[in-house]
Amino acid sequence: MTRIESVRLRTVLDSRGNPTVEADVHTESGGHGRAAAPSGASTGEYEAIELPAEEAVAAAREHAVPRLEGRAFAADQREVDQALHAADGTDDFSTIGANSAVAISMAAAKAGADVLGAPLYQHLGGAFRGRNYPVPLGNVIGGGEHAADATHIQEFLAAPVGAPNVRDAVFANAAVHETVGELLTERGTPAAKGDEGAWAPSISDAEAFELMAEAVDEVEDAFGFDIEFGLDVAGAELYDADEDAYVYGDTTRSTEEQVEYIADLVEEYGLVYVEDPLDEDDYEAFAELTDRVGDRTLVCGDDLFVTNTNRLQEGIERGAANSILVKPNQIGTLSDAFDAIELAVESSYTPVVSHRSGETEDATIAHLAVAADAPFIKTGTVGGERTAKLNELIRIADEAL
Ligand SMILES: O=C(O)[C@@H](CO)OP(=O)(O)O
Ligand SMILES: [Mg+2]
Repeated sequence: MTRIESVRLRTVLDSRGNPTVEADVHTESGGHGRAAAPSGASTGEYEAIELPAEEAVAAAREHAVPRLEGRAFAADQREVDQALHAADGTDDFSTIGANSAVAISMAAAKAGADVLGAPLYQHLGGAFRGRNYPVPLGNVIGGGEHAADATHIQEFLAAPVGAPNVRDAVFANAAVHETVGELLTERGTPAAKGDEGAWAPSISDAEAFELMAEAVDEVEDAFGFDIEFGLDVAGAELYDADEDAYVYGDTTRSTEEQVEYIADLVEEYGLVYVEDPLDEDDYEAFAELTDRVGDRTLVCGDDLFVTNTNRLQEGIERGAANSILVKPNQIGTLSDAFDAIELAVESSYTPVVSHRSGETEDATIAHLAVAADAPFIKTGTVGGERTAKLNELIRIADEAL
């Protein structure tokens, strides 16, 4: 019924203006799914390989498409994803590119859902999913690899943990973003936006903390529910291996000082979420920090785990974190992303489904988060490629699909 008739691949624009892979999957029964690969800027060293988009398309046409057309069933996600692995033949998708793999994997899922006549989240998650919605973590102020001459910490994320529903949560994050913009204007600080639509002013990290605290308080009063905030430190980008230190402009911190610094920030600002506070190779320092603050906040591994069950398993054994960021393009298929979520949940790690800094209008991750019952999703605050996911969450909750 859902046998794949054709897989078409092309390159389209992503939000940074770079080419990315888009896939169309058609089934023999007339079903259709379309999806596009996102792309990171602060990529983890252990991520699956993103090939230049044209190269990825050519390689997938040669190796993967013949294994899918007339052979695989779009609704059988494991079969589709195994065919992609078999076509690639490496453990990091370096033959066909994780960008081709993830676009095809997600397009097949959508084609399967289309034939079945079910919303994507239900096809992926089953009949009992669709009652819980993730809290959106919204990037409000940012710098690092996402904007020049802005904060050293990559992302300051609003976290509307007390929102009564997903729509109010989404609007609260937009309000925090707007409020920060107003506070910057009042201070006469000009601010452009970074790759994810967050404000990227030329201010110190300390000033960004003060701005976030003020904006979150203001919006909390206006909306009447609890709003906290968190960070993506993107520690691997700050860590300088030669100096064995974290470099924040003129300030450097040893690993011990970095652990201390983050633990103090968790205390001072009541941070509910801290992603990649340390370097991607330092399981030990991660474990030390988790030991200190893991009862109060999520310590999330992004570059540390790269949505990879082997790396997550090591982290679980070493007590490195209590949360994992899940980005399908880091590992290449939806099946692999689901495996990471399942291992996380079994081990009491909180899964956080996430966008990339380079995005498209594709809204698959909104469905993935609902299908997997993930408590959080990180997918920006404003900007069309970000609101594509946020508005899709609102539609899912409104049963408008
Ligand atoms: O570090 C991150 O978590 C992401 C998304 O916010 O950034 P990038 O896609 O550049 O890796
Ligand atoms: Mg990150």
